[in-house]
Amino acid sequence: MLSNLCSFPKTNLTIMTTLSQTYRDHPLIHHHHIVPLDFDSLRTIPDSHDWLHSSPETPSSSSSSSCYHTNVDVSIPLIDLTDHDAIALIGNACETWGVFQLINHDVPMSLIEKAEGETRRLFDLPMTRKLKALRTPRDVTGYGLPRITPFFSKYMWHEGFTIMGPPIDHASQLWPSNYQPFCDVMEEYQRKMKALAEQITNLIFNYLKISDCANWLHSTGAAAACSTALQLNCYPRCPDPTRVMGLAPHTDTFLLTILHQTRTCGLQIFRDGSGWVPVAPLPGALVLNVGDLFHILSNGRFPNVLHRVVVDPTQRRLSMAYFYGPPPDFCVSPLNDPPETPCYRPVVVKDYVRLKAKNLENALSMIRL
Ligand SMILES: C=C1C[C@]23C[C@@]1(O)CC[C@H]2[C@@]12CCC[C@@](C)(C(=O)O1)[C@H]2[C@@H]3C(=O)O
Ligand SMILES: O=C(O)CCC(=O)C(=O)O
Ligand SMILES: [Fe+2]
Repeated sequence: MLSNLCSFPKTNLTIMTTLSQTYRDHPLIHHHHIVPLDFDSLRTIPDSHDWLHSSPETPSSSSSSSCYHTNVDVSIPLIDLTDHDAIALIGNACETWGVFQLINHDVPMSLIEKAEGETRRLFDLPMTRKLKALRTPRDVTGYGLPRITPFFSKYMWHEGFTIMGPPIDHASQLWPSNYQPFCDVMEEYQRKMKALAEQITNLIFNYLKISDCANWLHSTGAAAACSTALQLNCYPRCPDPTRVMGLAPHTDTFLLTILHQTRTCGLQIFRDGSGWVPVAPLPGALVLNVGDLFHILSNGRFPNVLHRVVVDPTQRRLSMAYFYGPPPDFCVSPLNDPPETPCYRPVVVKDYVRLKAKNLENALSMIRL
């Protein structure tokens, strides 16, 4: 077994940096105070949101933009967590795809439905009310555009709400006297997601034969300090989806992302040789994908899957993405068993968040050896 894969600097746990503090310390470049559009009132696509002639990456350039016609040869793995072979199946899926769908997890369907209901209640609010919880340029939580917005020349067809821990501050701005149901459901949802993320991380560590990261997962203080966030996403319907982008192509920053999507298609992953592959919504299944930190930790064995979201012409799509990673002060080093040349230099989580805030997808190449 290995040593030094991931480690804490000699810091007292009580003075560890939180993830929101990390983001506050590294605000986005060119992040002006821009608000999402009131999409439902629009009859045409404003130039600011028209991607058609601005990028080779428009949804219309995709050969497989609809998940209703999924090619079975290129559908992502579906894994039953109660399968006796779950470790190997998950490890293989991470290695070959960087993404899989998971059924028979322990997250109750009733909780997922309640959280989806609260998400719907939030995005149904009038714009004037949602703007009361507008994320400020220096902050990471609240209502607003995706953080990656400044890296693209056009805006996305998207509104989002970011939560880190108890959402009471923003929830009470949205519903001054009726915020408790939202807070209760979102806090419970984050607890369940965290337990699932820890379980999957443990399985993957077993698959990779990593033992020493367990100290972070199993020490109560460190596990409590791990980097987590819940992102509620809304993609309003659009009269001409071929010209807009729901969420531009990106990789997620942390170890793992656990996503619940509603029945409307939209999520696509990029796969060499196949192009954009739709991730079909399956009732009860959660989508798990590898982020940059697992890519680094696995020394490049797990691809940090590139993904994007396209928009539907008739239905609004909602999703809830839970991001999970080690505490911000944690140092992540590439796996070295069997001994192999490391592809990346060790990086402290908060330093990687800073690199990503400044350089987005070029961040990885800045730590490549
Ligand atoms: C913890 C986080 C991950 C995230 C940035 C954030 O601070 C909260 C929102 C997350 C999200 C959701 C949409 C795509 C993404 C790239 C973005 O712009 O904001 C991810 C971020 C990420 O993985 O870095
Ligand atoms: O909405 C989706 O399906 C994906 C969302 C996503 O990629 C994200 O929040 O990082
Ligand atoms: Fe993502």
